[in-house]
Amino acid sequence: MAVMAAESRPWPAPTAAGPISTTVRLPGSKSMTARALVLAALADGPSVIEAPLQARDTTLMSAGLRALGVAVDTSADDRWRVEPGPLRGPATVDVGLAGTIMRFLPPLAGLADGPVEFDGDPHARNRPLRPIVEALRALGVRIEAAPSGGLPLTVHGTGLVAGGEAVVDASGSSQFVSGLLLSAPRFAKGLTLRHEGPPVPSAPHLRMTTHMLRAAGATVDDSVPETWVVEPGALHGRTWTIEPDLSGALPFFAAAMVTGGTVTLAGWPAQSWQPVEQLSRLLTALGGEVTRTAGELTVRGAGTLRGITADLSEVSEMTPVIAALAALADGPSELRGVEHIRGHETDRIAALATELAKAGAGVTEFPDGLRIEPRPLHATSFATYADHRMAHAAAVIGLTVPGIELTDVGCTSKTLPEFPELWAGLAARS
Ligand SMILES: O=C(O)C1=C[C@@H](OP(=O)(O)O)[C@@H](O)[C@H](O)C1
Ligand SMILES: C=C(OP(=O)(O)O)C(=O)O
Repeated sequence: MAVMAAESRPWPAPTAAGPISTTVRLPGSKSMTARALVLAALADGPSVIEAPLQARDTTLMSAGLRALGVAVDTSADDRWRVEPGPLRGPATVDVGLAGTIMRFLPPLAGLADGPVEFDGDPHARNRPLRPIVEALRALGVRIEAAPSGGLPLTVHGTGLVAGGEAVVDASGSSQFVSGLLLSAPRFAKGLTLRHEGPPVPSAPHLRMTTHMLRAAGATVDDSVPETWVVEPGALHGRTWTIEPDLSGALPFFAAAMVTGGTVTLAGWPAQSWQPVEQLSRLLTALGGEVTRTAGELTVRGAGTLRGITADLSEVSEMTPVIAALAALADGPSELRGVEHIRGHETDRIAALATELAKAGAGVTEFPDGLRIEPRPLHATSFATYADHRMAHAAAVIGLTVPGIELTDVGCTSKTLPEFPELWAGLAARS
């Protein structure tokens, strides 16, 4: 599997001949796999991760943990084994372009006995990191960071993090909070973390963090808004079963929406820690029908899409594909509340504004989102900016607009290396 950022791979998006109706099986959630790996690495015994995501972000996370002394056996595709060991430096961690690695591993590196260097893809150096670095410093960790406050950085681990109280402005990314909370049970005094600043995005990802911490045996109090208290204590090894990735499934559901077909995601759990309610509401507002039956999540498209006005802050990583649907709707849409996605894999607001306009849509850019006026779309070279979800957006538009060529489909390896083949197979089901 390619872990290096793959070479640019131009790709003509396949068009659909008619409604796409099929069932898809997709790999595990990136976010759950990342959390399971970190919690397993910090546990007091071995863990098993069933149905993990095998993609660049999680492969690099495994490699980073191995460099720190954790035995991560990924040889069996759907059953990884993690055997924690004393965390050690010196070590080097390649974060790729993964927010989860650059925000989840520095707190853990503070617990290592020696220096741990972090760097990643060129654009990773532009992603915000300062708030978590400053919070870690306040908790007793010595860190040398670039003048920007971010990568490249070195965490000078001493084997012990004092912990205690810290304040963070997590308006730029919920991952600042998640990263600190995940390692906090192992801090000598635990952690009392308070957010100060504009609202924290991606609330469902914070709930996933506190849920998984508790499942590993941690005591977490999140009853006071914007404050999290994690008691010091052991984390236990366990078996984690990873849910299929809902954000990764979105382009496949979108295929049903734009072609008037039906796409079913197999293996969907009865109770999920991903934002399935929020996604259902959005797709329903756009004109789709979402149903859940035992073990399945199904989206049915009506063939026409309605424009929407929506605050996407809770599901911000879904913005590119929702924007693609908006560009194909029968009326204008306004997608707001996602200023922080300018710090995602690329500045997603600027990238979407440029590429959707190139394809013929009317687009107005706001600091925190986009207004999209659908117009007849046409063939174009759609730049993907090393961003998997820009590639997904282009592929969705390409189903109904002939001649959409992605400048690079290789970037989909971040979360789904098999995307090009799965997508071609999907289009062939029309
Ligand atoms: O914790 C996580 O696993 C994630 C949190 C979110 O980050 P932001 O809060 O930075 O958007 C999300 O967009 C990202 O894809 C994954
Ligand atoms: C924002 C995303 O990723 P990351 O975990 O790298 O922040 C994403 O996957 O859309």
